[in-house]
Amino acid sequence: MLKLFTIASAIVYSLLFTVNCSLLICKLKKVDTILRIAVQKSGRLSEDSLNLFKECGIKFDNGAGKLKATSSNFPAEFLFLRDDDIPGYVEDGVADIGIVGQNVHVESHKNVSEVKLLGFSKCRLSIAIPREDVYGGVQSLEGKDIATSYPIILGNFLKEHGVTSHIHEISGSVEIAPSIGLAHAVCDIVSSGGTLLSNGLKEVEVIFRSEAIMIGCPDMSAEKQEIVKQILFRIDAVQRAKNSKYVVLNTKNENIEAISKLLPGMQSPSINPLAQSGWSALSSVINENDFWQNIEKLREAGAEGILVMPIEKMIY
Ligand SMILES: Nc1ncnc2c1ncn2[C@@H]1O[C@H](COP(=O)(O)OP(=O)(O)OP(=O)(O)O)[C@@H](O)[C@H]1O
Ligand SMILES: O=P(O)(O)OC[C@H]1O[C@H](OP(=O)(O)OP(=O)(O)O)[C@H](O)[C@@H]1O
Ligand SMILES: [Mg+2]
Repeated sequence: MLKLFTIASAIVYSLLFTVNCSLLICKLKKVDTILRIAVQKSGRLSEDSLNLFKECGIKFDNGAGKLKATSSNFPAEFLFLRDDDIPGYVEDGVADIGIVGQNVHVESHKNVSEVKLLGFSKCRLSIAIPREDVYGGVQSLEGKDIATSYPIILGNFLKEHGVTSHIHEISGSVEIAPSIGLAHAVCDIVSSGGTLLSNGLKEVEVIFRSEAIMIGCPDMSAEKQEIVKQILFRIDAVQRAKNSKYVVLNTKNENIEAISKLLPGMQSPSINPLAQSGWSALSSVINENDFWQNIEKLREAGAEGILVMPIEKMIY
């Protein structure tokens, strides 16, 4: 009897153990299928990075002071970090993907993959000198002191030109360096040029052009790669829509052929008869630049009552 009881208990225990193990594996698998996305906490990249995911229909709460947020409708978790730390986190796999400027990506020298250029936070990395100084080309920087937060990119540029300068690495407010006697020149980010101007500097060499880039961990699981694919699909649909407009116009039926040639659309324009006989409404999708270039031709071809509307998503 005791033997039977012992055998029965052993079976129950092993069953419980198996169930527990399966539950643990499921839990681990679930964790593994949540993509960790690193974005800048606050700064020049933050708003556009967050909007990118929101426009893709990915919902999350990034309330003040929050450093982590889980999406309520997509298998993703957001980490809000200093931009300089993002490449390292992505290389280590702490985050699966991240958004940084190409300047930070190249400067960081981390082993990450370049997933997609995103088209925002466009800027350049330039060398600037005091406005009153005469610039004699890259060679005139020989032996000079240059302050920068980008010693690797600057070092590579100088090396390519066979110039040896003294690079002083500082982490911010670089443009102040010449006026306090720290350096003869600076190498920093320029966009409008306003910061250089208000610090008495002039831009003399553009050494690097940058925009936001999505970087990824090189050894991501197949499940996570699939989630990244879904995000890229959505980003493409949103970006394509941003460059396009939905156009509706009225015209006499005899003009339809000529106008259709000016509005090729995704396949061809749709044509609907109007209540007024002999007239139709044509609707089509057109690249915004093409629209402005063709507007006069459209009017000459007999287009009237032209409406231009934004498109939210565009999927082929
Ligand atoms: N004036 C600008 N116009 C457009 N893009 C910019 C501009 N300044 C910086 N950027 C881009 O945005 C990125 C982040 O810039 P930001 O000034 O927010 O960085 P940061 O001060 O180093 O932020 P953090 O506190 O996260 O370290 C830069 O690495 C660059 O790619
Ligand atoms: O050419 P501009 O349009 O003036 O932009 C250039 C400035 O923008 C960035 O600084 P930011 O204003 O982001 O401040 P930060 O130095 O605190 O990063 C960058 O470091 C430059 O200083
Ligand atoms: Mg930074």
